[in-house]
Amino acid sequence: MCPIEDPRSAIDTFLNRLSPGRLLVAVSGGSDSLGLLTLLHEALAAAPRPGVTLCAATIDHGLRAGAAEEAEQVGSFCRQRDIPHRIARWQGEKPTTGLAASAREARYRLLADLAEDFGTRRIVTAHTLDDQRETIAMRASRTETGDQAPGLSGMAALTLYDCRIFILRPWLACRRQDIRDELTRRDIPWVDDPSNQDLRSERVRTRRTLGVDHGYEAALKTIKAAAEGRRQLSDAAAALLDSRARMIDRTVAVLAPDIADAAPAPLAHAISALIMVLGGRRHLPGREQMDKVMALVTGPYKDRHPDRTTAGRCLIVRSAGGLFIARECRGLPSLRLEPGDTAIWDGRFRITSHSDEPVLVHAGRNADDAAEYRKAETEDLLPPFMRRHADAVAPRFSLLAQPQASRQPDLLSLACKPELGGYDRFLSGFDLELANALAALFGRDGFSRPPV
Ligand SMILES: Nc1ncnc2c1ncn2[C@@H]1O[C@H](COP(=O)(O)OP(=O)(O)OP(=O)(O)O)[C@@H](O)[C@H]1O
Repeated sequence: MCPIEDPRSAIDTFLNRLSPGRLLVAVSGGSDSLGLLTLLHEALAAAPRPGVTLCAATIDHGLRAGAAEEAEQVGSFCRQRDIPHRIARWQGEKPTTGLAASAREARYRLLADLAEDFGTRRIVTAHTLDDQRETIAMRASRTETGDQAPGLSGMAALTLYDCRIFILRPWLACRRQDIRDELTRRDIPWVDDPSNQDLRSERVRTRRTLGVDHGYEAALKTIKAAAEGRRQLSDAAAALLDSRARMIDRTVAVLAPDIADAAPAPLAHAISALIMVLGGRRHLPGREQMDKVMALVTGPYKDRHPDRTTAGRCLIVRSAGGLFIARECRGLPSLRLEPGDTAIWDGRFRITSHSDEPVLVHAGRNADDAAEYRKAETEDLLPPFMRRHADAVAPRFSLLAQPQASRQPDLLSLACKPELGGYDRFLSGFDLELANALAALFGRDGFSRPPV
């Protein structure tokens, strides 16, 4: 069995590993995060770590009466302890569907911005083993998301958010009740968010089903085994990409013809990562889609008539030259950029306009690009079927910036940097090697381990 960690020892272990610098504690005012701030503050008062200091932030989602007041309460809690604290409010229109996901996205964005204001790249959250169990139970019940076995490892103790901020979770092996006991012993009250009772929320229903009394040790054991499995799978997928994949023009991935002989699980993981990035999505393709793709990859090969399929906005073609994966040629968006603007086109390219007038970015081809593209064709880089999808598959040849005042498309005023899908947004510590293999393939800077 895996031992449940005591919250105070977990904090000491965490602090002992930490390099100097500031930590931003994300405090909602609920028991877990208030407990985290309290125990971090106490541990540092008892045994200061050179250069390690705390600051705190609270996000007011503006979704219920009383939230602003609760944020202020956290503020005064911090003032009493001389901990700098900031509140940020989620402004603007709130969506009617997917509110929880949008609130989460906004929360991380605001927390990351506050961290930068505080001059730190590290945020600590109070996710517990209870949260972890719920997350895993929800993922397990959702077969269509594509979170297969890897998802069952749950949240990572370390995530890189938006390529800029590290999110640290020191309490993933601690129980919520033990944290509450610490607060009760100190007579510190916490806020119980009423939405934690709302049975319309999947998490609340899952919490009720799981209960609180038993199963923690077994759950922790399963989670640790799954986490190790996920890291290994991810590393093996990275090794496959390093040795067997190449890119044409950062937009078509080609896997070596004998790739089908590779171990199926890492192969499927490597291919699904490529599909996510090339298709401009933030999540891996679903299980059914991957079953279809793997049937194409490992099934019998019919010479002269390359097999093909689609998944996650990608076209996947199997031909004598190997397995080709690229964005499908449909639903390609147009994007208007003001001078100096940066925006993400099609989920795939972060584009900066250096033009001094507004430009329209769209897929298409001009004469020079066509000539270059023909060169690529004569070199027979792409299977014939894929050549017809040139507008989508080869943006270097086809992504145009058209100045509003001119009819002449101009390719040179754009700077394009490939996006790496979910890896750029929420890169889990399990996937660091895989994300680096993708970065290398796409000609991007890699991701480094944080100075935790
Ligand atoms: N309003 C908030 N302001 C500041 N920090 C918050 C806020 N809400 C949550 N957090 C931080 O995030 C942690 C997890 O909170 P919670 O479990 O409610 O979020 P979640 O949505 O389930 O998790 P995740 O954000 O990873 O999906 C909290 O312990 C706290 O550290």
